Amino acid sequence: MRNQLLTIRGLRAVESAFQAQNPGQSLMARAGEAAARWVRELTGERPDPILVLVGPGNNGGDALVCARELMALGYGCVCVGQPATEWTPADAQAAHAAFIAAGGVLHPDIPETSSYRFSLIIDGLFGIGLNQPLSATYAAWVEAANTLSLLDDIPLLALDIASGLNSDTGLAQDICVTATHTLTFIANKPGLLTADGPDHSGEVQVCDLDIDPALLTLALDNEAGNLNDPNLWADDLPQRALNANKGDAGSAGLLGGSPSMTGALILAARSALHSGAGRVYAAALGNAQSGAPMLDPLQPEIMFRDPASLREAPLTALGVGPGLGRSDVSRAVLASALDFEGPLVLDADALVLLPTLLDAVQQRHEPTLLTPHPGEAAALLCTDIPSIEANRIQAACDIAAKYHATVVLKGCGSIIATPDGRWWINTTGNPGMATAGMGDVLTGITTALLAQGMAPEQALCAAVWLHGAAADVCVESGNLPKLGPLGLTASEVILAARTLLNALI
Ligand SMILES: NC(=O)C1=CN([C@@H]2O[C@H](COP(=O)(O)OP(=O)(O)OC[C@H]3O[C@@H](n4cnc5c(N)ncnc54)[C@H](O)[C@@H]3O)[C@@H](O)[C@H]2O)[C@@H](O)CC1
Ligand SMILES: Nc1ncnc2c1ncn2[C@@H]1O[C@H](COP(=O)(O)OP(=O)(O)O)[C@@H](O)[C@H]1O
Ligand SMILES: [K+]
Repeated sequence: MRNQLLTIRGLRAVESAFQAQNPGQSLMARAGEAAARWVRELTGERPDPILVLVGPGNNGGDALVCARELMALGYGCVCVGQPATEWTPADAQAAHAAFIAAGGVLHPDIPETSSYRFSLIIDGLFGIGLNQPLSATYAAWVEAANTLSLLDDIPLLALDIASGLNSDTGLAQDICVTATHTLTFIANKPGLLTADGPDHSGEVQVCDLDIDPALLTLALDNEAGNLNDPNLWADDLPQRALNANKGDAGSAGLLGGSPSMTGALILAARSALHSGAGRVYAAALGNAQSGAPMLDPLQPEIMFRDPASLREAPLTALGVGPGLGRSDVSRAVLASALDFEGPLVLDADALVLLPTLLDAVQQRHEPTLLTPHPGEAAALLCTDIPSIEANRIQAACDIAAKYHATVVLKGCGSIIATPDGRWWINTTGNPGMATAGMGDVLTGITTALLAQGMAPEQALCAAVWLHGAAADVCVESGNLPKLGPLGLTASEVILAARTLLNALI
């Protein structure tokens, strides 16, 4: 599968370039035929009729080509949609005409289901052209399709993208197809992979329609991102020479852990230790009287310092934020950390305080990495969470540009972005990670990889992938007892991430 993710503008650019190079060739024919092959793979030679929902544009055209192919193979298809009009796009008009000529019938509404037992539903209502809320009729069809799929346990296949889902942002309308499978055309799309996308797309297959890969590079600047994939960074992971000593593996510093939140700091420090840092130093705000730890009894390898002396350690990367708090002291500690002459990871409360230190962070000469969840992202951009979630890629790129930093916007389908507008979507991870302490583990992994010399972009992509993949291993059934999603702990993810990291080097 190609790793490129194209926005709607990027896809339209590729389509135009294809048409210019191949006049008269129909991508719709390729899409519809591919969809029919895919239906056959999924159903085998099942005789039960297939319900095909046909929309007013080219997505509907794809569905009609698919239905015609299936009918020619003896499948019963019950197609539901409006007849073509003069406003129907030309390719789709041709698909309507060919469908009717082949004896197809377009029903104005979904027939009484008591007279049918459908084996499968095809959603060809809307694709990348969706640009308004579903009107009442389409909304009713979508709800009926979702209900049938759920109650009768039959596949609901979305052509290109589930109708009601935004291909760029992954935001689902209130009524949106919940597909069991999506066959997406030309290239994968960000909206399938982030925000509501994974919940509505099911299993995704990309069908490139045999388009010359060179055409994909014509996607406009910043209209293409990539999947975060180990191929991008596995070669850059830290290696140990036979003659290595701990000094070669870098020193990670972690700073945070105000009195009521020392656990966050300890999780980050343990995570850095298990991700290969040669030495790990941790500094908690407060003092012994206020309960600041001077030892982690379960991980005595971690060296505790007070915040003022942490920088005397030979740190090669510093992570600030887990449990930092938002007091004046927290802000002062953060302000002084911004002088750190090495890669700096900022997380949690450090991110909430950062807008008050904008100049200082912008003026840093060494790499800065930010790891916000949507709430922290809203603080960084001085906006609210719905505005962040409305366009997660844009939000991640805006934060990267504003703070001159490499950023991960966490959540389902985490977005990694760089200040020059490049972006990746991470697909590892699962909802078992929605539990306190998980973000601290990511801070620890990232800081450790930086401490061992990885470049910021590669370190962040690797850390985000490992963090999610570790959680995935924990919830997979396999031979091991399942550790989640319910009750998965951040501490368990630390250990699983170590195993994966060592499997990749
Ligand atoms: N153009 C191409 O080269 C290809 C397009 N293909 C298919 O074409 C799709 C895009 O086709 P279109 O651009 O025609 O768009 P859609 O078929 O996604 O949408 C149809 C039209 O309906 C209107 N519309 C949008 N939302 C609506 C709503 N809620 N209620 C009522 N009307 C609404 C819009 O004006 C839109 O143009 C792709 O997703 C893909 O399935 C494929 O055939 C592959 C190649
Ligand atoms: N539904 C989900 N799917 C995938 N990853 C998730 C999901 N929910 C949370 N995560 C991941 O779990 C981590 C939670 O981090 P964060 O919200 O900072 O937690 P905390 O501050 O409690 O440590 C992030 O890396 C996030 O991407
Ligand atoms: K669709």
